[in-house]
Amino acid sequence: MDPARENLFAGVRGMLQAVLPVLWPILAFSAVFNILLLSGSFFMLLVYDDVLASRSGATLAGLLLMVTVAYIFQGAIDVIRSRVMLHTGAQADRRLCDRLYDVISRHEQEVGPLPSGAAPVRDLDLVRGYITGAGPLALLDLPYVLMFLLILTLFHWVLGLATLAGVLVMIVLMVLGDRQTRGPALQAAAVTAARFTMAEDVRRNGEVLRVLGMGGRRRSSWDAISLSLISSHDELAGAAGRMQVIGKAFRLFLQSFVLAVGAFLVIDGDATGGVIIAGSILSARALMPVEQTIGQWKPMTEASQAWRRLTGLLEHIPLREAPMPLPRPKASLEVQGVVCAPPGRQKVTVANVSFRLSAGEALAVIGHSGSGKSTLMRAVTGAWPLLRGAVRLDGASLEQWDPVLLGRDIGYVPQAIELFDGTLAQNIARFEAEADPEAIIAAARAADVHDMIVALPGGYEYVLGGPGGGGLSAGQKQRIALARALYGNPFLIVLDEPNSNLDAAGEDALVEAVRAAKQRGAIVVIVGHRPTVFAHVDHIMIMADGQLMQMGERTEMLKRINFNPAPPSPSTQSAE
Ligand SMILES: Nc1ncnc2c1ncn2[C@@H]1O[C@H](COP(=O)(O)OP(=O)(O)OP(=O)(O)O)[C@@H](O)[C@H]1O
Repeated sequence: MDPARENLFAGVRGMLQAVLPVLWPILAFSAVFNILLLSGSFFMLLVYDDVLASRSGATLAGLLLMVTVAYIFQGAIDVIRSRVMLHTGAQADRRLCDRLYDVISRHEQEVGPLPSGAAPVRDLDLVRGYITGAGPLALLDLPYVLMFLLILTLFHWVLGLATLAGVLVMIVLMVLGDRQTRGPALQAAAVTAARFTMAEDVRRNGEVLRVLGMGGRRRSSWDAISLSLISSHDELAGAAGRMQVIGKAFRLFLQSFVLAVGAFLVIDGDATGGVIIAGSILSARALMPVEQTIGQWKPMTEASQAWRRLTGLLEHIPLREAPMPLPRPKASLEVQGVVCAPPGRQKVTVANVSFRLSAGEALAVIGHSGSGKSTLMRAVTGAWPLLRGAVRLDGASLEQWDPVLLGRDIGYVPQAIELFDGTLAQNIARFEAEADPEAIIAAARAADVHDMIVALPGGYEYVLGGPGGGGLSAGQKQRIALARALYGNPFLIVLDEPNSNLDAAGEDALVEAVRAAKQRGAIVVIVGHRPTVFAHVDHIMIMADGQLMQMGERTEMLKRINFNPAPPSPSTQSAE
C-alpha cells in the first residue's frame, strides 16, 4: 500500500482506538440514531400513501405525534453521542498529555534536540479536536449507508441501484479528495512546524536580534515561511473545500434524480406517490455519512498525520518503569570507561574517562573550551545517556536508580542556568509539594543567598517569570541555582562553572559551600576556568579533546600546571 495512505489509515485506526472504551455505547447510540433517521421518510410515505388516500385527520395527528417524538429522541441521542465523544477526547488528551510531558522533558537528553516543544502540543490539539468533532461519528455512521440502500431496494430495486450508483460516485470523490489533500496536508504540517520552531528561536534570541540589527534579516525568513504556510493551507483548504462543495451539490442532485426515477416508476405504475418522496429523502440520508466523511477529510488527514507524529515521538522514548528503590548513596562515585556523545549525534565528546571519588572528596575538572568538561558532567549526573561505560553510586549504575528518588541525592548547577516560573522558595525546593521552609533557608544560607533573597520584594515568595513576575541578574540566578543544588543536602554535587557570573562574595560563598558539603560527607565535582575551583578540592583533572589527560592529588597537580594559589580570602582561611 502507498506509504502515505498506510499512514493515514494507521493514524485514523490509532485515533479511533481512543474511542474503544466507549465503543459499545457509541455503537448503540449510532444504531438508534440512524434508525430514527428513517422516521422522516416513513412519515412521508404514510402521509402520501395512507393519510391522503384515507383522508383521516386522526391518523395524520397520530403520525405527526410519533414523528415529533422520534425527532426529539434523535436530537437527544445526537447530543449524547457528541458529549460522549467530547469526554472521550478529553480522556485521550489526559492520557497522551501525561506521556507527552514525559517525552518533551526527556527528548533532548535521550534522543536529541526536539525542534519545537510546542509542535507536539499542537499535534495533540489536532487529535483531540478530531476525536471530539464530527469526524469519528461520520465514520461510525458509514455502515448505515447499507441499511438505507437495503430499504430503498425494498421500495424498488431501481431506486436502490440509482442510490448505490450515487454512493459509488461519492466514494470516487472521496478517493480523489484524499489524493488531492494528502500532499498539501503534509506540506502544511511541515511548514507549520518550521514556523513554530522559528517563533521559539526568535523569542529566545529577541535581544540579540534587536541589538545586532539582525531582526530584519530573520523577519524575511519569517515572512517567507509564513507565505509558504498560507499557500499550503490555501491549497489544502481549497482541495478539501472543492470536494465538499462537489459532494454536497451531488447529493442534492441525486435527491432530485431519485425523485425523477421514482416519478418514472409511478408513471409506469411500479410505485406509489409516497415512495417517490420517501425514496428521495432516504437517498439523501444514504449519502449523508459519505458527504460528512468527505467534509471531515481535511481535519481527519491533519489529525491522522498529527497522530502518527505523536506516536512516532512516543515510540522513540518508551515509558520508563521506575526501578526498585535502593538505599540512599553515601559512599562512592565511580566513573568507569565512560564514552559519551551529545544525544542524537555521532561525535564522541568524552572518551574512556574513569575515576573514583569517596564520600567527603572533591574533584576540580579543568581544560580548554570544548574539551568535554560539560559533557562529562552530564554523563556523571545521568543527564545524557552513555554510549559505553558506567557511572556508579555506591556500586549501582545510574540506570538502577529511580530518577525521581535519585534526584534528591544529586545537586547540579548546569552551565546554562534556567530557573522555572514560580517563587524563589519553589525554585530552591525543586517545586517539592510540601517543602520544609527550614531546609529552603538552610540551602539559601549554604549558598549565601539568604540576605539577597530577603532584600527582594516578597523575599522567598518573590515570583520569577509569568505575568507580573520579576527577574534576576545572571549572578543572582547562579546563586539561586547553587542553593537549589544544595537543597536537601544531596550526596553528589556537580557544579559546571558555577562561578562564571559570581562576584567576590559569591565566589567566597561557593568555596564555603564546597567545604561544608565535603565536611558532611558529600562528593563534589566542580568545573571551572577560575582558580576558585581549586579551593578545598582533593583532586584535579585536566581534560583535552574529550580525554582525561591528567588526574592527581591537588598539590601535585597545582605544581604540574604551575599554578600558584592566591592567598585564601579571609572567609576561606579556616578551610585549608
Ligand atoms: N548540545 C550539543 N550538541 C552538539 N555538540 C555539542 C553539544 N554540546 C557540546 N557539544 C560538543 O561537544 C564538545 C565538548 O563540549 P563541552 O561543552 O563538553 O566542552 P567544555 O569543555 O565544557 O567547554 P566549555 O569550557 O567551553 O564549556 C564540543 O566539541 C562541542 O562542540
